[in-house]
This record gives sequence, structure tokens and C-alpha cells, in this order.
Amino acid sequence: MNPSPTRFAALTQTQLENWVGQARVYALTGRLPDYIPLLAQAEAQRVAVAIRSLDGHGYFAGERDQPFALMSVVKPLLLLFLLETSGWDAVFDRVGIDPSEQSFHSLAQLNVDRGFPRNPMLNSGAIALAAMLPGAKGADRCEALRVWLNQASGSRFVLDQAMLASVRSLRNEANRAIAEVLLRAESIDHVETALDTYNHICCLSGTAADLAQVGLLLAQPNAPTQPVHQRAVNALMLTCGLYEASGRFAVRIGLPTKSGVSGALLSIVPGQGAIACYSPTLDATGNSIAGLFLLEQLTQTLNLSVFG
Ligand SMILES: NC(=O)CC[C@H](N)C(=O)O
Repeated sequence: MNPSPTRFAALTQTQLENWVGQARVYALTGRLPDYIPLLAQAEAQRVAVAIRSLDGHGYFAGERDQPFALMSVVKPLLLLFLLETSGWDAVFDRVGIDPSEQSFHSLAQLNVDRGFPRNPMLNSGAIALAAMLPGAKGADRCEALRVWLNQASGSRFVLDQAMLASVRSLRNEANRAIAEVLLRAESIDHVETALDTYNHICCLSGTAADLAQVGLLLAQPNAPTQPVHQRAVNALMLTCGLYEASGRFAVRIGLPTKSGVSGALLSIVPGQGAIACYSPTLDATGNSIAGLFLLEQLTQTLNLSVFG
């Protein structure tokens, strides 16, 4: 059976390359994060975009072989894995489903919520969920997630050891304070292991093609993942994936989207495919400037919004 063409079929290579060219200019208006030394050294004008469509096509432009760490883009993937392996109740006993107006590493939000993370797209939620991964140590737990992601999707994520060393080289007081509140609320049972696991999974790394590929787990009706889990992850990406800017981009882009502080961005186009962008400079919220620009061009031109 030949799957019917998707909305991406209208895309031309010239169009995609033109947008990447414009995106490189926008990238200069953003800032590199300064709290992870290797991310601070990234080349500001690197831009990559990869699209995988459900009819089996791939569309690529920019530095397609450039690997990058997923950072917070791992959060929806962690959530999907745990929903599939531990089940709905175990996951949502540990983390909420409501959006937050606070930044991704907000301790104030966690304190207001008495140690119950508001959603899985915040650091607090992901640190609490990372503690559910099977295995004794951060490295084993990360490996369990990595192997599952690669087997389920055919992507080829690896652990970026240099990035992990860089993450560890500066103490992240915000994440540590979050983990201590989680410990007191009995959401995690060990601060060091939970942080170490979280740091490991943030350093899973791949190309834009790998990221788009894994996105198909959330886009296709007969993926190896359960539709009810896909729906939950997509809804949380739409409402919480771009942190406090999520509402605005739900209107402007209209796709479940998750960003990471490395400049990674993943958007799901349910029933059509997945889009991955990479460009390391960020806006004030911590979202990739050029990545969001590319997504806006794609969604508006190809009419990709889930809201029609
Ligand atoms: N927004 C992000 O990508 C956050 C991930 C990063 N490792 C941190 O904890 O700060």
C-alpha cells in the first residue's frame, strides 16, 4: 500500500533553503546560554532542519550532520517511555498536567505546588520522572531510555560524554534546589542519583534527522506507542513545551512543540510527520530563535497547525 502524500509534499528544497538562509540572520539576534560551557561555545549561525513525513519522505536543509544534545527536548521522550513502561497512574501520581507561567527551572513554582511538579516539561517534572527510570545509576537509567528510543524509532542517539562533563563542570544550583524540594515531598528518594540521571538524559545527542525520526513515535496513528499516550504527550507539548511562551506559540504555530537549551526544537504534526530544528541561540524564554522562525514559516506555508 502506498501511503497518501502528506502536506509536506508541497514543500520545495529551494523554499527550505531560503528559510534556513534567513534563519541564520535571525540567529544572530539570540543569545547563547552561559551556564553550560560547551553550549556557550556553539557556533551561533549553525542551523539545521529535518522533516520526516509519514509517507516515508525526508526533507533536510542546513548542517544536516551537526549533532546536538537534546537537553529539554528529551522531556517528552522520557514521558512517553514512562507512560509506555510504567503506565498512566504511576506517571501522573508523580507529576501534574497544568501549564506554568514560570521559567523552566523555577523553584518558586515548585514551592507554590508544595513539591508536586506542575508538569513534565519543567525541570522539576523531568527530574521527578527521571527518578522512575529503571536501573541503579544515572548512566544505566539513561542507557535504558536511549536503547528504547533507538529501538522504537530507528534513530541513533548517543550519550555526548563531553557535554555531560561540561554540564557537571558548573554546579546547577537551581536544579539542586528543585531536587531537594522533591526529596522532601518524597517524589524522589535520592538527590544525587535523580540529578545525575537527569543530566545524563539531557546529554543524549543526535542529528536533526534523528530527532525528526523519533518524533514519528508521536505522529503516526499506528506507532508502537499507545494512542492515549501519544495524545497526552502531544497535549503537554502544546500547552507546556515552550515554557511560559507555550500559549503564544500554540496560536502562532499550533503544533505540539518542545524546545531545549541547546537550541533543539521538535514539533509533531499528528497524522503527517515530525519537524526537528537546531540553532543554538535562544530568546529570553530559552527557545531557539531561528528554530521558531523556521517553524512559523513551515506551518504557515504548508498549513500544518493541528487547528486547521
Ligand atoms: N531548558 C533546558 O533545556 C534545560 C536542560 C538543562 N540541562 C537544565 O537543566 O538546565
